[in-house]
Amino acid sequence: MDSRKSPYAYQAVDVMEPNLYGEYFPYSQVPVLSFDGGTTPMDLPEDIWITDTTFRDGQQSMSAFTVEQITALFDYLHRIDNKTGLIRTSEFFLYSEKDRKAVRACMEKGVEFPRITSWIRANASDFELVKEMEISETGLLMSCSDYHIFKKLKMSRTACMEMYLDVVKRALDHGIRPRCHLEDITRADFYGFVLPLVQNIQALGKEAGVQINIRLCDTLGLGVPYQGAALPRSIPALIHGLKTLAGVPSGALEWHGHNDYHNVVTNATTAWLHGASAVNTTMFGIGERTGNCPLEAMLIEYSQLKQDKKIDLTFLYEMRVFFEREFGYVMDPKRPFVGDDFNMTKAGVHADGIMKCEAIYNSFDTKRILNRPVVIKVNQTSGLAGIAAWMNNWMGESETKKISKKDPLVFQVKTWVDEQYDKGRTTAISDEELLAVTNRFSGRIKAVD
Ligand SMILES: CC(C)C(=O)C(=O)O
Repeated sequence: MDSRKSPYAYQAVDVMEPNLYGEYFPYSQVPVLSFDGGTTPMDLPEDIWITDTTFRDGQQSMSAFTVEQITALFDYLHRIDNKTGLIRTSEFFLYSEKDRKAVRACMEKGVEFPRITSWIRANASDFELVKEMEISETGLLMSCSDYHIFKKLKMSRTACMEMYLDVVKRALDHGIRPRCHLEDITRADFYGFVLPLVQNIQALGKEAGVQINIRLCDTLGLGVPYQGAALPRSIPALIHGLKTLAGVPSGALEWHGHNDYHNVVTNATTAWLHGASAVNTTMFGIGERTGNCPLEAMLIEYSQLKQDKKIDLTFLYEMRVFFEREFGYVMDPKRPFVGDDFNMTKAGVHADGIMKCEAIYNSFDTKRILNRPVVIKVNQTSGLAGIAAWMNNWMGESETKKISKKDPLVFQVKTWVDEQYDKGRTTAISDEELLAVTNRFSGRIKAVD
């Protein structure tokens, strides 16, 4: 298409050869982290929130969920949100009859939060579907990097931008608010494609009297949180640029990250801190390849930033049990806030500290906030202190009746534990084994519930 005939105010910068940012993404080597020294101010919006894509990006990486599983998980989102609107939306496919049945079932619950939003292909029948189902906003894919524009879509930037803007117009014509998913933004030419595209989207929205939401998709997890990092990888610069140069307000900016470089949580928090109101998450970080940003992590990040006391994090553990039971999902025991061992200690020196004051080795009251009391396990390093702490944990005795590490019972059990490792054992001692041994020596510990 001849860009001079374009009806849009801002033009993509057409190039003969794709800009694949070979200097940052050499492919034969791991990517290069480059700094140009540019910095942007922090700008945490007053109102920040979380959006959910468990049933879209998350489900893509798992076996298909049943309607019953989706509605049960939706209930967990609602319970955790606890009518605060922190978990503001949840995104659904509308492709199959089953997808639509799940949406209807969740809608019938009649809850305010999370609101239901969709993800569709940009064709007339999908637009009709969104309308029919009375969903006010839908996500639409707009891949932004030359990897996608040249190599996948095989188009020029101008033609591609025109195509996306046409889709925006068609959605608006159908009375639907489009949410533009700028795929692969962290490898895209910001000034040559992203900025003119968003400026034109803003103009179309203004004409229609609608604020169009922009989702910045870090498709391969290449975004970085560091000040001074160069575009297109700098999250502060991307968000600051869209706010100040394209005039997108914070409330219309959403970050969608992936965990390919272990940065997904920090990146999402960086997006909040630099002016995007929304961060997109999935339960336990399920999602393509290394996954999306975990919902549970952002709930805790939010609590740290805003000290909100109303969300109910005690449902996280139940949701995890549901996930394991329903999907055969194996949760890493060390996974923060939800894994079996996240607040578990085996080392005697830690257990000794916990016995004296739990806060020494537990950074907040995980029993009250997450319904996850500190756990003490016994292995070859637990020593007398670790075994005494384990016993006190199981007995649930009052402060005054606590078993000391000098108690002869502790010494007897420790002798038995040492014998196991002398015989070549390598695994931790289970609670059941320890209970049996302790009971054998004393009968003082109550049985497992
Ligand atoms: C498909 C796109 C929108 C996406 O989810 C991503 O870029 O991660």
